[in-house]
Amino acid sequence: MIKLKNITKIFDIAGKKLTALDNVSLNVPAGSICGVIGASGAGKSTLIRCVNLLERPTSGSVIVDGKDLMALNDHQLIAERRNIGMIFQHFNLLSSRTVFDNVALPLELEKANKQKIQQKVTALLNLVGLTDKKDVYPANLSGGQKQRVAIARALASDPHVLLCDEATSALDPATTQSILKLLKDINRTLGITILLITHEMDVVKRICDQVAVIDRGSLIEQGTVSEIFSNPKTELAQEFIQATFQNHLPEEYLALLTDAPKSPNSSPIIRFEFTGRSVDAPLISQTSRRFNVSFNILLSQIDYAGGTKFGFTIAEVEGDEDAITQAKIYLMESNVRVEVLGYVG
Ligand SMILES: Nc1ncnc2c1ncn2[C@@H]1O[C@H](COP(=O)(O)OP(=O)(O)OP(=O)(O)O)[C@@H](O)[C@H]1O
Repeated sequence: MIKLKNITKIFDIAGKKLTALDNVSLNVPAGSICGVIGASGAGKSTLIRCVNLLERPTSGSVIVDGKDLMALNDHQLIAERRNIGMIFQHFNLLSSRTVFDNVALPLELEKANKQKIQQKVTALLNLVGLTDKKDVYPANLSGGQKQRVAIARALASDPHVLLCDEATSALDPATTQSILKLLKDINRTLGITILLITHEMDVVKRICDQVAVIDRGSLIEQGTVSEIFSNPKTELAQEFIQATFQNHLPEEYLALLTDAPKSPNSSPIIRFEFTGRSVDAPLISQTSRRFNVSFNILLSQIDYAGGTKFGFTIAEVEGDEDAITQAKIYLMESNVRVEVLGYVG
C-alpha cells in the first residue's frame, strides 16, 4: 500500500547540506499498522511528510496505492492526497469553526452537497464518539476530543491511508490509550492502512503490526512487532523496548548491593529477561524445583506485543553457589537473558 524506495532527503540550510533521510526503504502492506520509532531529530517527521509529499524527497520514489506520487503533476497530486489522511500532534483544527464545520471542511473543498455533508459528518462524529459536541468550538474541547475531531476530519474524504504524526504525544496516558484504541478500531473496521511515527515504544506495542527503527536518518531495523520485541538486533531497539518497563529497583535498595559476595551467606540479585525466544514454560518455578534454589521476587513485569510474551523478573536468588550457577545456565539455555545486578547479605 505504501512503498518508500530509497528515499533520501537533503535540506539545504544557508548553503549547508543536512541529510535528514538517507536511502530509506519501507513497505507498509495494505490494512496494516506500521510504526516508525526514533529519537528526537532522527527524521521521523520528515519521513512521514514524504509519504504525502508535504516534503518532496531529494531522490527515491513514493508509491501509495500503486501510484508513483513523484510522477504526478500538482493537480493530480491534490486529487491523490484525498486518499491520504493525516493527523498531527497539535491537532491543527480551525479555531473559528465548530466541531461539525471542522469535519465538514474537506467535504466543502470537494464541493459535496449539503445533504451529503450532513450525512457524512454525522456518521463520522458518531464513529469518533463526539455526536454531542458537534456545535462546540475547539477551545472548549479536551486534547483527546480535539484529536477525535482531527481523526473524523481526516476520514471525511474516505482515505485508504492515514498518517499519524506523533498523534498521541500531547495527550495523557489514559487519553493516549483511548485514541490508540480508536485508531485500531478504524484500521479494523474500515481497513485503513496506518503509518504512524512516535518516540514511544508503548504506542508501537499497543497497536502496530510492523515497526521500523530510525536513527539519524537511516532505518536501522524493521520487522513485525513480534520479531522486533522477541529479538531486537540493535541497541537502540533494545533501549526503546526497555523503556516500556519501569525496570529499576528503588535507589535505596541498589545502594545496598555490593559488586562481589561479602560473605558465604550473600545472595545474588539477578535480572532475568524473557523474550519471545524464551521457552514458554513456568521457568522460574521449574528452575527453583530442579536446582533447589529459591527466588525472592523483587520486581517483575510481563507484557504482550504482537502475540509475543516478554518482560523481566528481578529476584534475590538463594541457595548453594553451584546450584545457583547451574540454575543460571539452565535459564540461559532457555533463552532467558541473565544479568547479576549485585549481591546482598
Ligand atoms: N524544513 C527543514 N529545513 C531544514 N532542516 C530540517 C527541516 N525539517 C527537518 N529538518 C532537520 O532534519 C532532521 C530531522 O528532523 P525531523 O523533524 O524529521 O526529526 P524527528 O525525528 O521528527 O524529530 P522530533 O521527534 O524532534 O520532531 C533534523 O536535524 C532537523 O533539524
